[in-house]
Amino acid sequence: MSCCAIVVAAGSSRRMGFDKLAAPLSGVPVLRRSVEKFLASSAVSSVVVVAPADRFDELLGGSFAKAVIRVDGGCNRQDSVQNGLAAVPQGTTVVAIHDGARPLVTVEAIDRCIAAAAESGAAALARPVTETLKRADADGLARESVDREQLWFMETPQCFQLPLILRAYAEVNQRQITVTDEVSALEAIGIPTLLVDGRHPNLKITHPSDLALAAALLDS
Ligand SMILES: Nc1ccn([C@@H]2O[C@H](COP(=O)(O)OP(=O)(O)OP(=O)(O)O)[C@@H](O)[C@H]2O)c(=O)n1
Ligand SMILES: C[C@](O)(CO)[C@H](O)COP(=O)(O)O
Repeated sequence: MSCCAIVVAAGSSRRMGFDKLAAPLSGVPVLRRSVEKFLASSAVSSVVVVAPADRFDELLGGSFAKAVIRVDGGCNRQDSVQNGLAAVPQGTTVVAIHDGARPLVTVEAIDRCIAAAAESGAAALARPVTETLKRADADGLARESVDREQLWFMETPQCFQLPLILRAYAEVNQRQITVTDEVSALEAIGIPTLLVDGRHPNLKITHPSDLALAAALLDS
């Protein structure tokens, strides 16, 4: 098994208001923390970082113990992911696709997810929903409860045997489907993905308050 991690980091941080990937988290930029987790994983042979050159140079400058490739991003996350897929090294059999904005992921969870995908074809970090869910109308009035049994919050990495994810995105592109994660692409070809409980906070840095929460979790 040869696994390449694809870290997508070409977004515009609109909801944050400034470059969230450059934001320091206990002194280390968010993106560097994310990439370093995959460099530390013994299951990962190479890393593709999907990011603008200036962001890459500023946040990840220096030498690496593994092959690290940079490619430009696309107009949306799924385009960036596909740019990353197009750049994986020859011989890659499994890819681990991760949001650069998720710096708290653990190497242990990464390794469990990659191993599960190597065996079953598709696996993704997620966490079971533990709160009560409501569907509200446009005015914010709760109208109905949503059964939370068997519901999960999707995280990353999302890991796949390479031919599977390539076939999934070919279908997505052919049918012009918009997806917000790779598991949705697998659904487009009727392939289920094993959900792997990461067992550790793995929040996506999205809004300013997420930085303070992530820092507190780091220090806990
Ligand atoms: N065109 C895009 C959009 C997003 N991403 C990456 O996908 C991850 C998850 O996306 P999100 O949290 O939505 O980041 P942004 O798109 O930057 O956030 P916003 O929607 O607030 O602009 C991030 O690491 C982001 O950099 C990307 O590589 N290319
Ligand atoms: C991929 C993801 O992090 C899984 O929850 C999420 O779909 C990314 O959504 P975003 O709107 O691109 O942040």
